[in-house]
Amino acid sequence: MIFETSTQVRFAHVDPAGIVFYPRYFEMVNGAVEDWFAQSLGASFKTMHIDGGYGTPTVKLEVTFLSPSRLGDELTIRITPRVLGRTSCHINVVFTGEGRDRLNADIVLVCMDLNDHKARPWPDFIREKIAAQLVEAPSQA
Ligand SMILES: CC(C)(COP(=O)(O)OP(=O)(O)OC[C@H]1O[C@@H](n2cnc3c(N)ncnc32)[C@H](O)[C@@H]1OP(=O)(O)O)[C@@H](O)C(=O)NCCC(=O)NCCSC(=O)c1ccc(O)cc1
Repeated sequence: MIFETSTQVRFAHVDPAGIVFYPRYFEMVNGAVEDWFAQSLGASFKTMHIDGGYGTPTVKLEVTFLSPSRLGDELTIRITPRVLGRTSCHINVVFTGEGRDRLNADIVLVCMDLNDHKARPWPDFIREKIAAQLVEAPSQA
């Protein structure tokens, strides 16, 4: 299952060239992951970090920037979970606007215990939700 959310390119996102300054995309990616957890996995970041004592740091982030985004653009962000490990989860994130892909990111998140900062297995209720949403990556051949 593909989770979908959206964002708008705001004044603070763009550089003097008029296009999104790439670090701002990383914040948008994190915002989309936050929406995915809250709206689709049943665990807001407040529930996870403050109440549950676990975080979801990114350990790998591979991004291809496909076309620029400009002030005022409405972007659709799609998250597809690809692989669920014991403590990790591989997701694919695509930003699209007006039928044009802007960014494609392959990301590995890890469930981490905030007390000892070590990886720990996903809580069962999150694991079950992610497992039900997994979509195999298309074959490269
Ligand atoms: C997350 C870690 C504590 C995990 O370390 P360990 O406890 O030693 O665990 P491991 O090394 O065994 O790795 C755990 C899993 O991650 C996987 N892993 C670790 N590194 C990688 C890479 N590079 N690629 C793929 N998979 C990886 C590993 O295979 C394990 O997978 P499972 O088999 O599914 O269990 C440690 O890797 C770490 O601290 N890394 C730095 C993380 C970091 O600083 N990231 C940038 C900032 S985090 C951030 O911005 C953020 C965003 C959003 C938030 O909500 C919170 C934080």
